[in-house]
Amino acid sequence: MGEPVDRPALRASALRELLLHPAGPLGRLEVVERAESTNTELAAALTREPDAWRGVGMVVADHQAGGRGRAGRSWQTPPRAALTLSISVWPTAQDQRSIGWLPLLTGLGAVRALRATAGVDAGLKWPNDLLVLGAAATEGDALDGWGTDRKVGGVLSELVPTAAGPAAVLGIGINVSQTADELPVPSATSLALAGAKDLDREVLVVALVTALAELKARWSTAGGDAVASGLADEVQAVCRTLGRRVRVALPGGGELVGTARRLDGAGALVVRDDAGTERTVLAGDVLHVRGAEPVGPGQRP
Ligand SMILES: Nc1ncnc2c1ncn2[C@@H]1O[C@H](COP(=O)(O)OP(=O)(O)OP(=O)(O)O)[C@@H](O)[C@H]1O
Ligand SMILES: O=C(O)CCCC[C@@H]1SC[C@@H]2NC(=O)N[C@@H]21
Repeated sequence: MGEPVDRPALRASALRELLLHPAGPLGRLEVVERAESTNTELAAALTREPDAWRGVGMVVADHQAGGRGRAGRSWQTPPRAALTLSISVWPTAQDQRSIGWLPLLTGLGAVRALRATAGVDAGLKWPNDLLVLGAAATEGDALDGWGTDRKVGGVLSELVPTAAGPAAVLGIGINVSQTADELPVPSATSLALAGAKDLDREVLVVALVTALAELKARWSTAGGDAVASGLADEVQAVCRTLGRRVRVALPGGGELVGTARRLDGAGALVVRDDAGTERTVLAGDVLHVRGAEPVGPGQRP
């Protein structure tokens, strides 16, 4: 390991000033020094006192000690080196029918914020990964079977039943200033490693919340219809999974190998298998998505 890195604490007062004023995007903001998981913490707060969290709420942690990913996997970040936050929204009954788009739209907001503030070329890996494109020198040290893209963050979207109806908790983790030896997996990267050395986490938080507020407004105007709002196309445009040969691990040990073609109206992934049959997979039913090498010229799509 290298020398310990001295990292600035999040400036809670700056965040409150920028995000919590009457015309601001948030109704409630908690900045905490340490959380096990901001998703768990926000879900508990929503359950405890839903009325105090009406509108859009956010918990952001300077240090997250027990971050969670999908399917019980862990999300690990050193103190103050990453952005670890969760945002709560209250989906309408109509929104709940297209709930599969929530993590994808959250990812789209994150991609926009990364491009605007870190100047990196960012994209999504369906269903929940944030990538920096071309971050690896060779395919061998990138995400498995994924060209030279590396993972810089992820989204964990959870529905929380409360006395005031279901709330959605959208957790976002972004590696900001980690050095290479502070990353838990070799296929990961941080914004600093990708070239954005002096990025303030506050700047990134504000860009992220602003991008999400804009997407939420468009979503609501279109009655929660991702296709009619044009947001489905915008997600697909940044989704690096489409057009790629993938190996999708399913619960129970099954596997689907084929070419990712598009996202359907519910945000599910449509894969054409090597027999030419299209199969649709929901994010909640997928354990992992990995790149798959072409199986041979005769079998390519
Ligand atoms: N700070 C981090 N940066 C990058 N990757 C991380 C970090 N912390 C944990 N991980 C990796 O991310 C995984 C959690 O992400 P997730 O649950 O999305 O799995 P995944 O391997 O990315 O699967 P999928 O392909 O389905 O997205 C962990 O198992 C670990 O490998
Ligand atoms: O890649 C993934 O699986 C998603 C990782 C999501 C991590 C974020 S960090 C903030 C929020 N709190 C958590 O415990 N997880 C999410």
